[in-house]
Amino acid sequence: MATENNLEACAVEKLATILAIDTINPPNCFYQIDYPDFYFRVTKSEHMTQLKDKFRRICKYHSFAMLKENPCLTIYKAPSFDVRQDNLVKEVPKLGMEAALKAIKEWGQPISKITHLIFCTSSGIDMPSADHKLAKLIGLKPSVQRFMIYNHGCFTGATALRLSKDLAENNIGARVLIVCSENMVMSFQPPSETHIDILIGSAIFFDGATALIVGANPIVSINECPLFQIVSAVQTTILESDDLLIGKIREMGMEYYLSRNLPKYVSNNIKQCMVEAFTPFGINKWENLFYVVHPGGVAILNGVEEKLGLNKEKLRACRHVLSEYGNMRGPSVIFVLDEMRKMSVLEGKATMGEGFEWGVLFGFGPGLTVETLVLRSFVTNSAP
Ligand SMILES: CC(C)(COP(=O)(O)OP(=O)(O)OC[C@H]1O[C@@H](n2cnc3c(N)ncnc32)[C@H](O)[C@@H]1OP(=O)(O)O)[C@@H](O)C(=O)NCCC(=O)NCCSC(=O)CC(=O)O
Repeated sequence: MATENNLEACAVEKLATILAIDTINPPNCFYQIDYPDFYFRVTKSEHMTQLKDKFRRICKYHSFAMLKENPCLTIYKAPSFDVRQDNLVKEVPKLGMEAALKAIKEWGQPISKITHLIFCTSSGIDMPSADHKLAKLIGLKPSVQRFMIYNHGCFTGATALRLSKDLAENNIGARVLIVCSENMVMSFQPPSETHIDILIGSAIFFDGATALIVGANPIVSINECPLFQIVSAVQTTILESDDLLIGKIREMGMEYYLSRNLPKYVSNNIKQCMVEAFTPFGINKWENLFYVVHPGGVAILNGVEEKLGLNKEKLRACRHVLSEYGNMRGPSVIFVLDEMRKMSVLEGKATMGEGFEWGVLFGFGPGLTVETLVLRSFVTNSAP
């Protein structure tokens, strides 16, 4: 007869588990110190000296050869949707492909074992959709069950993990490939005195892609390496916050607005999300957890740190990703997860979660939407 512990062990084994993570950035790279000169020069905005000074203060970094060929991209509100869209429908699946092939290599299993694909992007829209293009690029079998998540903004990395949990736990033998790929061509705008949000976005948004493999019951005999279990995953919509983060697809590309109140709304709701996520597991000591928080901007990370009373070390991986790669929307939080597990291995920590067993992953985005995932880390010697 099964004991309670055995039952718990069985239940735990059946939980969706992250089996591989990889990340990629396009080859173009700017040091943030050089970016203000570049940004104001290519957009022929050098006369806006005050705005440039302000940008320098915010900026801590893009390169677009296409800017020279397409001057419409450097004129505020100029119709430029087709140019942007034509670029994105090619580039977004390509960058996603690079991340996917790296993750599949780390997983070490034949590509034919992938049963499901979830593709997320807020960069361009097309039919057939980007998941279809990626499936062809990497040679997924035609029976793979595909899901496309367009235009959810920054919380999609976490949404894809939530969806993969359902798929992995309810389809025997499922191996889900998640790909998040973002390219800021749709959001690139020249500076505008009347639309300061553009200045903020230009300082923090950057391109990147990530890929993960998720499945339940990892098969150790074929060298599948469990990294993190997805114990629970919930989405919360914050009431009366619809106007805080807006991205409208227009002839000019994405016309976006980032409210100054956004960081405050996130931090004011974070404690409640923590309580709801961890109470079922009897966990209320938040300093004994690892943190994978969407690095939306310094103000967002500072607010979360303060409201949860965390020490400076807790958001180290989030701050590292923000300073090295910026806010890449959906991929950002997966970059943080990858950074944290690599740092943990390098520093000889007992688990992939900086030595802690339990942790939280937060995605934030338009709505205002918060994705809260409770994760459980495996020990570092289970790493590849
Ligand atoms: C932009 C920052 C990095 C700047 O931080 P700093 O510490 O350098 O400086 P700071 O906060 O004093 O701001 C510098 C200058 O920018 C101005 N400023 C700041 N935020 C602003 C906003 N939302 N709109 C207009 N102006 C703004 C300040 O008033 C100040 O102006 P002055 O110098 O004139 O006094 C930070 O404020 C931040 O992290 N903000 C949140 C960014 C955000 O919205 N992220 C979510 C992205 S969307 C996302 O992640 C999800 C999604 O897209 O789906």
